[in-house]
Amino acid sequence: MEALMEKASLNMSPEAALPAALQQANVAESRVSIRNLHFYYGETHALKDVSIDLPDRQTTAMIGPSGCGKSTLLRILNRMYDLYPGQRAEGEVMMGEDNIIAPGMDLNRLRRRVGMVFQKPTPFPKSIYDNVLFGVRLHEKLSKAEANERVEWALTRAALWGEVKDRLHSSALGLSGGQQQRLCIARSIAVRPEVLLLDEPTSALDPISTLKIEELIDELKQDFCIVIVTHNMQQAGRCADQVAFFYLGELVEVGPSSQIFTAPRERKTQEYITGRFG
Ligand SMILES: Nc1ncnc2c1ncn2[C@@H]1O[C@H](COP(=O)(O)OP(=O)(O)OP(=O)(O)O)[C@@H](O)[C@H]1O
Repeated sequence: MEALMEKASLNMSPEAALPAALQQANVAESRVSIRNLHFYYGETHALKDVSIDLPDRQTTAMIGPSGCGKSTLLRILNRMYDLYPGQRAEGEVMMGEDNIIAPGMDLNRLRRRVGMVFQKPTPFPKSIYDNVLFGVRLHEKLSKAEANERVEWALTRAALWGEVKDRLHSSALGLSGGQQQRLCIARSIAVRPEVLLLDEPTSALDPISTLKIEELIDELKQDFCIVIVTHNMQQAGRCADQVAFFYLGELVEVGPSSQIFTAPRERKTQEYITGRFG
């Protein structure tokens, strides 16, 4: 299912009044502005009145206990829910001039603007080279030289070029788990998206591969708006500029990482980050 969703992801106003939870000290320009967002899986009201800005060239970490709606929010940002009948979003998710959850949104265009990387690496059973170009070929016609250049660029940005440059035409399935995940990041950024979504990208990886991905996130945020879902508080502390804490489908608190981890405003946030539940 994740491979299917990844393929789909590659195939890739007027401001409402801000609610109290949205008190960000952030001054960076927002790449995505979410206002009064609700999401339903049939009868289940999974996200309730969420408003948050996702700044450009920064990393936002979504944290919170299982089932609080973190992954749901990521899946809204590339309209993956469109693949499933009975799931619907209400509210406003502005990316530039576009409300991306509006019915007329061009999904191919959206999926070029938003890349997604899943929990488990999902390389396709193709060469490393063809994996990197998979999404690009859906959207662009490149000459051989341009394609080679794009592959080198994406693999370099994903900190994988040095390890694979001599075996670009070998199967991606022969790579280690950590390398496969960096390949999936290369595949996502190869289409040059504006936003990069990472859904627990290191939870299936060993500590060294995890560290590499975290360093990579730090590098990549110079070029993208990054949103990461993580259960790992240390990881959120290391990677994120901004942290958003969700509980039972509501955004309880959002703020700079340093503030959330040292002086959260809400008791629930304090209890979660100190491991009292979750
Ligand atoms: N396909 C689905 N059908 C019905 N309900 C769903 C579906 N997917 C998620 N939900 C419900 O929506 C809510 C939010 O789920 P979501 O997966 O976004 O949580 P999460 O915070 O990402 O959890 P986790 O950390 O365990 O991945 C939960 O109550 C969950 O049971």
